[in-house]
Amino acid sequence: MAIIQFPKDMKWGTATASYQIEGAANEDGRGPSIWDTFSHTPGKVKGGDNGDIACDSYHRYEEDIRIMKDLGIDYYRFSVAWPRIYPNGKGDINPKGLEFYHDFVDKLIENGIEPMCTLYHWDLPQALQDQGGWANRETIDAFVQYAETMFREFKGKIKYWITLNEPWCISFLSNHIGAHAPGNQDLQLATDISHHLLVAHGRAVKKFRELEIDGQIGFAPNTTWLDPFSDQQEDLDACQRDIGHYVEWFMDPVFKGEYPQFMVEWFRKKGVELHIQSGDLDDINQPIDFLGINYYTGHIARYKENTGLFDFEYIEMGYERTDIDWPVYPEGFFKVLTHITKRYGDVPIYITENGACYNDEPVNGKVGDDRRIKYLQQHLTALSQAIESGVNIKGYFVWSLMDNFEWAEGYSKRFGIVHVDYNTLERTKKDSFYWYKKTIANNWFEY
Ligand SMILES: N=NNCCOCCOc1ccc(-c2cn(C[C@@H]3NC[C@@H](O)[C@H]3O)nn2)cc1
Repeated sequence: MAIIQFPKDMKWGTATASYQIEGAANEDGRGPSIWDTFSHTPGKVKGGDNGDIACDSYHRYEEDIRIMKDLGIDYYRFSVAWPRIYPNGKGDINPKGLEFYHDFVDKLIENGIEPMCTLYHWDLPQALQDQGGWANRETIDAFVQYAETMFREFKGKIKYWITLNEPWCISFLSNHIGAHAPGNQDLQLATDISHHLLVAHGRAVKKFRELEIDGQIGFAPNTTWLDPFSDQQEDLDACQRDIGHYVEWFMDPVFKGEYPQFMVEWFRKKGVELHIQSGDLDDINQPIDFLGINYYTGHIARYKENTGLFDFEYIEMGYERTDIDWPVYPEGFFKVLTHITKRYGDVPIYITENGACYNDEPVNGKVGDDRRIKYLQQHLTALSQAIESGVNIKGYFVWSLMDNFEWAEGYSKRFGIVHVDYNTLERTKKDSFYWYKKTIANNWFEY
């Protein structure tokens, strides 16, 4: 057995998102989002599930905060539902929406928990989608207006801000693959959206600086890692293209002020062009205070001609898989973190999401999710290796505090360290909750 020890200033937390936990979809002036529309469209979400009730955290947040307090976390990463603040995406502000988040944030702070706020975690006001959504550059202006309202309202309360969660999911998963809202399948559209998202991020950062907000701001891309099946250059190149789709495509413009040329040329071969307007890259290339990194899984892959977007195929290597069928690949966590630090330098990093889907159910009031504990041990060990290798890790947040609406998978996939009974909404702390609580208290674990 070994002791895996973390830096004394390590911050521990958990993460959730508004549409996945709040419910109260039609309450207190909230306007519809694209996920209300998508989840109520037959065939889009497994089981016909939707976020109308979810975990009912809109009404049960005081209980949720008591659970967080018991867990002993330093930070809680949540997202604000844009349609609660601006029901139509812009224009009139909904005072009850601001009131809810003030009450929530005040309760977090009263309990010694630092709020980390994600401004956009996928629930775009439907009214903006009706005008083209992120494909329409006017949505950039609406996002900056929304961000400014939140910065001014919560100045002094919220000190950690994330502009966008997983821009790859917002753009390519939702508008090229089409698995998430609004469900388009158009690579040029998705590419245009990815650029508009980065411009929106950069302009929100500029606004944050102009307002001289006391705090820090960043964004939270999702990452993956592919290791080559062989040492053939074609296998390595294929892996680097898929990694580049998640990492370099979004991080190069922010940290370097330009898109990765190898990706731009690959997209050009697919007939896709970037539509960059004057000033866009300068807006995107605003210094940020921290980088959020979301990591779940990685793969072994090899070149395969005319296959998918990047000419590769995954190779089944017999790795354990979670209940969402993702390989357990902690090596990829270490590799993507060291890759990012090597490419972008000593940027402070919060792991804003890492966790596993295991659908264990309560038995006599207990949930024996040993597989999740093992996943966390493996990935925190990889994280410790990355820290030892010089990666500037500031904190780690488990995805997720509680089971919740897992997008197109609905409620069929459970990522929480707290079980939620969706019939009664009863919360049950899983064995992983108690393991994580001890790890937080000790700042080390034995493995
Ligand atoms: N890549 N090509 N796929 C080919 C076809 O895939 C179809 C589906 O694809 C994906 C890919 C990635 C995800 C995903 C989910 N989470 C977990 C959430 N993170 C933010 C938070 O809200 C969590 O709920 N992270 N990533 C889902 C579906």
